[in-house]
Amino acid sequence: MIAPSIETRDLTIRFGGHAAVNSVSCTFRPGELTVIVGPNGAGKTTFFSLVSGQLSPTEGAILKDGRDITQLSPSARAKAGIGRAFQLTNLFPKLSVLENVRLAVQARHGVGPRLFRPAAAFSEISDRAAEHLRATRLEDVADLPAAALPHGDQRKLEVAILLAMEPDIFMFDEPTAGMSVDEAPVILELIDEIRQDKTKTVLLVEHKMDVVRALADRIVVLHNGELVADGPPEEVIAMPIVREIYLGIPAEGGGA
Ligand SMILES: Nc1ncnc2c1ncn2[C@@H]1O[C@H](COP(=O)(O)OP(=O)(O)OP(=O)(O)O)[C@@H](O)[C@H]1O
Repeated sequence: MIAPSIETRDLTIRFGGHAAVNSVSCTFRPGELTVIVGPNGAGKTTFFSLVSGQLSPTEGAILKDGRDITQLSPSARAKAGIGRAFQLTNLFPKLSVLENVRLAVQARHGVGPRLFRPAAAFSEISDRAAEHLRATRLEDVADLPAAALPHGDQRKLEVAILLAMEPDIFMFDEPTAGMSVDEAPVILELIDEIRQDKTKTVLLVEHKMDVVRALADRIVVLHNGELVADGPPEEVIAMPIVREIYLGIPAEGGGA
């Protein structure tokens, strides 16, 4: 079996006395798209923040490719290949769409050995940025300031920035939230493309069941901070506990 790219061991965070994520042990592997589901307040976003480093656990550990990264800062984790799409918080609003993506490409590749041939480096960076804009269908708005984009295009820009950072772990938190019906497919197709790259691990928090069904190789269910189910989509969706707590369908037979 392929070695896990991300592993959490007894991952726990308490706010006051409340465990928002409670002893979650889970492994994620390259070539696999896992959707994390659960009711509001289940701990999904908190779990993401623990993995990407915005929050530090009260207990437990996070490993990337077998290395303990629990103490690493968010930026060190990003350098280590953990890429999280942030809901609009890492855009430079006054810079153009293209500049936003160029900066991400530059941050990923640095200047390094190219320092002495800036013209070549410049065009290479621009080419890559243009490629990410094409992939996210943002070429036509490349020269607009990020702040001028409608919400759906800003969300696409986040994805373009994430692509530019070339992570090996992609984390998306409700990537199509607030998008119109004709905008969402572009993002979902892109996520599907990333999923097909067997070197990438994709984690997705999603509420919409049609999206979950379309993309998930595996579903992890969180409830009250605990991992209550983990498996192939059809199996997990059929589990009575999942139908009850996530879909709101009472378990048959008058049981719990
Ligand atoms: N910084 C914080 N301080 C205190 N409590 C927090 C903090 N962040 C999250 N929580 C609590 O932790 C629990 C899990 O929240 P979280 O946002 O991770 O849930 P979620 O599954 O992502 O929910 P949603 O689907 O609504 O986004 C909630 O009870 C929330 O109130």
